[in-house]
Amino acid sequence: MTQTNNIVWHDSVVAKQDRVQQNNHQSPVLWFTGLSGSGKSTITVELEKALFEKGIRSYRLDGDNIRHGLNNNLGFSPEDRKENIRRIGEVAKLLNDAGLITLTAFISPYREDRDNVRNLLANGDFIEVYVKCSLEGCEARDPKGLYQKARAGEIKGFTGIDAPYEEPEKPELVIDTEDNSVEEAVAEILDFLKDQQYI
Ligand SMILES: Nc1ncnc2c1ncn2[C@@H]1O[C@H](COP(=O)(O)OS(=O)(=O)O)[C@@H](OP(=O)(O)O)[C@H]1O
Ligand SMILES: Nc1ncnc2c1ncn2[C@@H]1O[C@H](COP(=O)(O)OP(=O)(O)O)[C@@H](O)[C@H]1O
Repeated sequence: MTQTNNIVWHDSVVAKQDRVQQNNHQSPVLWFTGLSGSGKSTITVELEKALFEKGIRSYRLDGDNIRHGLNNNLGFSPEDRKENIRRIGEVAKLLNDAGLITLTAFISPYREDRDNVRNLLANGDFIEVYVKCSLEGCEARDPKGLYQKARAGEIKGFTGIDAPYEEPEKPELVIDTEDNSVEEAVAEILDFLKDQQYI
């Protein structure tokens, strides 16, 4: 339930645009979405490193990490996944206002939840990156052994097995991790950010 009675917004004197100008780069949210094992964490870790080395301020929000803290009361029901993405969307919006480039790595399986985050941000500040890898490919990698557990019935409601993943319809970027190396993926994203004058 939304509770905003008797609460009044208090503006800063330093605006987002001032921070963006000082940093000398824009502060988009790069929203990585894809199946477990598709490569979201691997790519965002390397991208964060590459941005850092260029003096570009960014911060990574990752599903596994956030679920240890901020969202440690949420599971994997559709309602909990929705709330997970809603909270991350709000955090990403704060980082956007803080002038940082945000890299999020969440399965975020529902199109509507991703679109809600898009709608929280100004035009152009939400960059949906579909990390594409077939279920067979992800299952063959199975970096955490979770697909094996899901197939054995030890995890219920696992994305791609017995819970849905809704592919993005019009993502800004598609990174196929069966056809591209991690280095190629990072280079492609950096090129996009330069071409579109985010950095
Ligand atoms: N049931 C089920 N389905 C999918 N994933 C599961 C599940 N249970 C645990 N895990 C582990 O949790 C990570 C996904 O968390 P997310 O916060 O990204 O999920 S979601 O966006 O809310 O759907 C996911 O991490 P990634 O592999 O990095 O995607 C898994 O390690
Ligand atoms: N091109 C690639 N891009 C990203 N990861 C890859 C690629 N090729 C193989 N991998 C491997 O696939 C796995 C992806 O796991 P991870 O990054 O944790 O995915 P996710 O965060 O989407 O669950 C890692 O073991 C990684 O080394």
